[in-house]
Amino acid sequence: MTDTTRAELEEIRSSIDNIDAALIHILAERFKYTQRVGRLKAEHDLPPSDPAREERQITRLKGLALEADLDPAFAEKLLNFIIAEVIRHHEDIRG
Ligand SMILES: C=C(O[C@@H]1C=C(C(=O)O)C=C[C@H]1O)C(=O)O
Repeated sequence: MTDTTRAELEEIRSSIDNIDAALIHILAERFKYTQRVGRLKAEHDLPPSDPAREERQITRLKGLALEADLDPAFAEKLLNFIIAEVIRHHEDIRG
């Protein structure tokens, strides 16, 4: 690898590192809000999951993914993965 290529690789990876850090902060912020929802649901004896809300979000995010040139199937898998974790948290809060 030439020095120029190595420098370019490092520069690109530095951008990736910044984006990964932003993703972690954004996810942490999202989980703070979903924990609030979980506490509210537990207080009012509401079920941990809301499939209708999930469906609306998946539809919305798939549309946003298309506009952003991101694979909508990936966006759907990612959201489902996050939501599954949120539901686990809500079940824990409910006890
Ligand atoms: C956060 C909620 O609880 C669950 C988690 C969701 C999410 O992570 O977006 C969406 C719907 C629910 O299944 C909610 O009901 O708003």
